[in-house]
Amino acid sequence: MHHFSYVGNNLHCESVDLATVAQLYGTPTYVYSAATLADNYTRLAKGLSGIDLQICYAMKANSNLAILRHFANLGAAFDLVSGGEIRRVLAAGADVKRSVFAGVGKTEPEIKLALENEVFAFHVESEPELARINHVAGKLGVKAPIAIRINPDVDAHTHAKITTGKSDNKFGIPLKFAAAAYEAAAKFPNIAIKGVQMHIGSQLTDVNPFVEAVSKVAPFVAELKAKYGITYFSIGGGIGIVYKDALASGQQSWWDNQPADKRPLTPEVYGAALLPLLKPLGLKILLEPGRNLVGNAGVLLSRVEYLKRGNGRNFLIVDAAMNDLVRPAMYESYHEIVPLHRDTTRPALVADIVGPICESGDCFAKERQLQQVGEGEYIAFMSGGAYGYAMASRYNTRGTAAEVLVKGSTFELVNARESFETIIANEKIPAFLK
Ligand SMILES: Cc1ncc(COP(=O)(O)O)c(C=O)c1O
Ligand SMILES: N[C@@H](CCCC[NH3+])C(=O)O
Repeated sequence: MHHFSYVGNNLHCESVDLATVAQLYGTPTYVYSAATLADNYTRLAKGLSGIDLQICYAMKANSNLAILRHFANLGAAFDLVSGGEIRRVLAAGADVKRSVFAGVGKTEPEIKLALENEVFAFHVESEPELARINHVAGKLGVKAPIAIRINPDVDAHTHAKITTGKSDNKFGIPLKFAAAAYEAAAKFPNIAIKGVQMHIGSQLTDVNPFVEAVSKVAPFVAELKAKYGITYFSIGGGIGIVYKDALASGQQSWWDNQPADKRPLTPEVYGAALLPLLKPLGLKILLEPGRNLVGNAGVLLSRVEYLKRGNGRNFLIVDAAMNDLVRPAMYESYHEIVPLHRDTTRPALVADIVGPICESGDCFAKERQLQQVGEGEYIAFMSGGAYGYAMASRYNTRGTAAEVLVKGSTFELVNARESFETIIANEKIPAFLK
């Protein structure tokens, strides 16, 4: 359920007409719905009610400070992956004490920053990392709380570039070596064993890989509880969202009327399948959802620049590009594309929807059908709240998109566009070239 829909023929986010936002702030601009963010959070929490649950929002999906503040207000902690993300949590006025720090390449300064801010735990991905954390904790005179990330070698049935829980992925420690890793951890004087973690991949639309992974790891989790008194089990993130028919999925009735095999993986289905496996463990359960909380809460607004008629092909050239939303270029992913002003009397247009960047890969959709739209009109890329702005670059010396948060009938700019002038101003020509 999300809060984007046509009111009359104009696309709204909550009670705000998106054309107003596009006119005021220009394009490309990301727009997020505060109500959708809150609904997603509470729906997931409800889906897993009845256990001691800690939701650590995987902020890599969208780390805008306003969104972090919003989730912190709702009671969320965070799944962090860099020193920059620790700083962001602090800048959002939230604390790091209930948050976890993941990633295969944690540097010494990052470990120090996490310890100084009393991170809930490090999610350790290798034995050399354990040694480094032990070393930094010793210098600070503290004990570092840790959980080891287990790689359960389960196929998440998702895009190859976003699967993480197979033995050929760089993440975690294989289950068969995990007992030895915990034994090693127990010997380090400045390490405190607190829990165990796993994460099998992103954009999962089927609950079975989650069930398989939790079932596979659960006996080991029980052993760790008996041996080291661990207090929590983090089952990671990865719950998928609807990308096709994203707009329709905001209507509860449409959602309910889909045949069971077409319905997306909902928090209710996820909870119902996993609770029976998790409850008997008698541990705090951490979730690390990213996309599921923010994906359908955001859209990217863009302006049509040209309709170019090619040889047997049309190209709709818009002012957003792969530097703003890289997912289609990177994972061949689908985003629904809709006009801000709907006009059912116009004929359909079939076109490749492309950005201005000098790469053939700068293409959002091939031979997509939408209504005829012309220069100066606006379109929206749906389901852009996750891994949209967060993955933006400055390729082709393009400024970045602006970000706007809507709440009811109000909206505010939560990140100003970085202009190409600013990008250039940060660079300098060294004296030895002058
Ligand atoms: C360790 C970890 N936790 C959580 C997530 C969040 O994933 P998602 O956005 O699919 O929920 C990721 C990214 O896939 C991750 O690597
Ligand atoms: N960035 C990816 C997912 C990777 C998840 C991060 N571990 C996406 O857009 O879909």
